[in-house]
Amino acid sequence: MQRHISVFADWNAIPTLLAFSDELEADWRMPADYGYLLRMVIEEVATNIVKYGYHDHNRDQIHLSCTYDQGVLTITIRDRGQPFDPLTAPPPDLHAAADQRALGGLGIFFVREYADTLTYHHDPDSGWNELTVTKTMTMLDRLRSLPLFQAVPEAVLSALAPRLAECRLAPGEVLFHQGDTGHECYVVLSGAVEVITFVNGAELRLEVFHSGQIIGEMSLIDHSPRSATVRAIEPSRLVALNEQVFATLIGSSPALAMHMLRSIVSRVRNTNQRMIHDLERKNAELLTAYQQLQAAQAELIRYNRLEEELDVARRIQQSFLPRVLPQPPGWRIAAFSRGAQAVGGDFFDTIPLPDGRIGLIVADACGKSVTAALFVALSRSLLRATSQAAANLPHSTDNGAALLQHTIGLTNDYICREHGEANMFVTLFYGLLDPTTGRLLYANAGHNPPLRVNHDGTVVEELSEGVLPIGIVVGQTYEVRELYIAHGEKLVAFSDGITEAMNSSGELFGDERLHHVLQAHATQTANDLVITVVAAVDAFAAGAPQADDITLLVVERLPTEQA
Ligand SMILES: Nc1ncnc2c1ncn2[C@@H]1O[C@@H]2COP(=O)(O)O[C@H]2[C@H]1O
Repeated sequence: MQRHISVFADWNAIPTLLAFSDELEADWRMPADYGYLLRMVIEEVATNIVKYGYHDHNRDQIHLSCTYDQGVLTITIRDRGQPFDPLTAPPPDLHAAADQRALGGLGIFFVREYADTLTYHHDPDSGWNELTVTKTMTMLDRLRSLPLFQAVPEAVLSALAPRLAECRLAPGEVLFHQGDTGHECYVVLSGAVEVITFVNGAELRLEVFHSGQIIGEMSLIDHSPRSATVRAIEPSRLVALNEQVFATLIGSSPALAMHMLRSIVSRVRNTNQRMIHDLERKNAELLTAYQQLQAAQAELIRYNRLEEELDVARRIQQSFLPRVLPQPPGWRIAAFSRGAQAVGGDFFDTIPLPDGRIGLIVADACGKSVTAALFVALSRSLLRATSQAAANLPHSTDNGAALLQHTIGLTNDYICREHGEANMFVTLFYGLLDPTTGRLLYANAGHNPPLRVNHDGTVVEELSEGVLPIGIVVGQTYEVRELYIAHGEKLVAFSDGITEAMNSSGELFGDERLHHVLQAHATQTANDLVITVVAAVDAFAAGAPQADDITLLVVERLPTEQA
């Protein structure tokens, strides 16, 4: 510990320096006789400097610095006044009458008597005077200065003190380990030591002991091994008391015994409190953990139930897809649909009509999962029902366009009117194929344009995208277009999940790659081509999660020689 003050060397300096010394005494908790020495140095040395050190024109500063470390007080006073070596001052004539004595001599005499060392140095070049006074505590001084020993009779303390040894610890140094046999207890003179124990291999600090506290007394009292490890956390000095000294001290001072009892009782109370607190905290943690477990279990049950329900929904949805696709002579039809989630919003359908024509549907309901799936069920049923009803109309046999318009129009109006609030819509490609002629009438309600691919795999036509999806505007009309699929050609209808499939770099599969695959596998049958395209999309995504449902329908008209 070190402090410093500089003051102007006039009479105001003395009270300022004395106030500084009071502050130090309190802050450093110095024994009273150290404070006394400091005050004496200020009163005698500083007063001499103010009084005799200067002619009024050259007054300067007085610098006082003090260090107090490991029981040694060092006081240094520096000034640039007249040199005055207190060591050369003649001793006062203690027998002379008070009015005959030289002024100031007595105070300096006491300082010299009281201090352990006193050195003076004058530097003629710079003019600095430096007086250093030190005082080192004896063991007796130190014990006396501790409140713990205040009630121990002076005779006992003086008899014991010279037999006591001091031990020093560097920070981190262990005084003793838990489990050691203990023959001594210790009084902390300066610094700080911690008491630690181990819980599940981890250190737990029980207490920190400072100057004036006694440690390691438990083993002396009950002769059991050390209950904890003691380790220094600062440079520390301790005095060791063996069993005999400890017994003498306790025997000589009921107040000391009571003090120790009090500290042990308070330790028991603290331990109880801590145990209760720990138990309460652990109980609360257990309760919270139990509640979280219950909530997680409930969630798991709910999740499993949902999974089961979703599985049922998935199976129902799969059952909506035609199990066997119509294969009219000279034609091959193949399709595939895979949801991104358990249930999806894409679907395809093939509807054989009584006159031999076949309705071909690829659709994509907006949204995903259960909402989309419910909408798929509704749209698909409506399209099936209206298609079959329209096909039975007398005029419909020769008028495919009317059938298509009627079917899509009715479905659209029904969804708009009955489910408008759901804000759902479905993109739909609906083709009506006459397998005998290869004529395809179709309407497209906002779906990806299907592709007409010739025998060498070239995309020769992108079918019209058409107008709005169904479910948006009541009364919307859907234009019906016509094309012929020649021998060796294919019609490829698909959902945007194919072209918008994404790899982990965020790249899309895209139209170009699809066209390329179709071309590269021009000779494949409808069925193989479906498998090839899906495999190409999966290879491109390379494990990136499927973001959207994918659906593909390939209608192939066999070359004449095979038809
Ligand atoms: N819970 C505690 N709180 C404070 N000090 C303790 C505690 N437990 C042990 N000690 C002190 O740590 C010392 C370890 O050695 P002893 O058992 O001899 O004596 C012990 C006491 O002085």
